[in-house]
Amino acid sequence: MSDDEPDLELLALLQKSLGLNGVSAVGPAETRVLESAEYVYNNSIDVALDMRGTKAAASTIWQLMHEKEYSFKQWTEHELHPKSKDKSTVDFIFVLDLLNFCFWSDSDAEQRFAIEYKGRRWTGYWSLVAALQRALDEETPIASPAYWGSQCQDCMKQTLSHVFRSATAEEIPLLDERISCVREAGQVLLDQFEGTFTTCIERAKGSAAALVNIIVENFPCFRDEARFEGKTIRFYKRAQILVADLWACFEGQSYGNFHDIDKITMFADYRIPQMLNSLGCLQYSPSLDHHIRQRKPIDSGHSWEIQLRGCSIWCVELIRREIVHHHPKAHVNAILIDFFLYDTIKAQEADGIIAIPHHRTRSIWY
Ligand SMILES: Nc1nc2c(c(CN[C@H]3C=C[C@H](O)[C@@H]3O)cn2[C@@H]2O[C@H](COP(=O)(O)O)[C@@H](O)[C@H]2O)c(=O)[nH]1
Repeated sequence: MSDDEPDLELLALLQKSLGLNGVSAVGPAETRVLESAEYVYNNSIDVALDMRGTKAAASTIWQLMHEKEYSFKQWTEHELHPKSKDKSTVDFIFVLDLLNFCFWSDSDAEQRFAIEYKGRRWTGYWSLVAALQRALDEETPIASPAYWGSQCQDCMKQTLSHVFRSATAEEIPLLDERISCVREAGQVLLDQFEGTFTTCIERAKGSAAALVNIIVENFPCFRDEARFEGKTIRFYKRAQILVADLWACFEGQSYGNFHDIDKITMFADYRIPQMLNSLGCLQYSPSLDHHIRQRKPIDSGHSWEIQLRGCSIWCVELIRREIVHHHPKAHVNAILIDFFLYDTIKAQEADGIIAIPHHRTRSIWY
């Protein structure tokens, strides 16, 4: 912890003792993710932004989003996403984004981990949604923290192995880590939040940033941070996409009603950097470019990984500013740009269009 950084653990303890759990004791809550992203961008040497490419991409993205009338409504339109707008859907979204990480495989399309559901094989993020929906259809209460808390370690391993049983010989990546995440989160929800994530939402008092802070302060498996050039870099990818999925699913109402939703940044995963690179926004140094094209792994916490993630967040922020500058009345935020880019690259992948592979880091963070 460097001198200029407040001790978040101590601050969290103080806030908890004052009953200000996760809600900033003074002034509006901030996640400090964008500040981290700008710092990474200003100190990156292997990843750079191409300003002409970024401006051109902003124009293209806006045009396509406008033509498609892209909004948070697309979230519910996805075949596998939950349709009911109630507490059970909050619990579903919590377990979804608790486990929303690391689906990439080095196996080919036929051999890679896949979930069979509704007569189709689902891979990647959609394999997770399919597995959870299939579990609910089979009456396994996979979204219930009380159920997780009642399971011993071995029972939980058996349950999740069954929930994530693959249609191929390859199992879901990081299964043991996923079991640990469920057990840890279940314990925290039961001990501190009356066994339901809706208590966290209530304590955030309508602030998306406060809810992100409550999540990362109380659930270590969401605390997506790294050290880079002497500073703590905050990405908070799953905490932010959890808040964004609530906002999109509930269309800004009820459990998705946040007055500061535009403080949420792009979600630093492995897909959006790939898309930004193929759009000519993100440029890699020759050694990094070669490494990624060779499909070689990059360790979690490696400088290259932090530069890829931080510069991607900053790039989407510049795209957002460019769009809002030319279309002041447009309701576009980093979430919708991000969702649009993810859906677009998945559609391109389905059509066999991929310029350069995505980077390969195995971690629970994204
Ligand atoms: N930045 C960003 N990352 C996203 C998503 C989503 C899905 N969001 C849905 C909800 C609304 C949107 O409209 C999407 O339909 C998954 N991921 C991440 O990607 C990786 C999975 O990739 P692949 O293995 O190819 O499926 C993995 O790290 C996963 O966490 C997103 O939206 N943004």
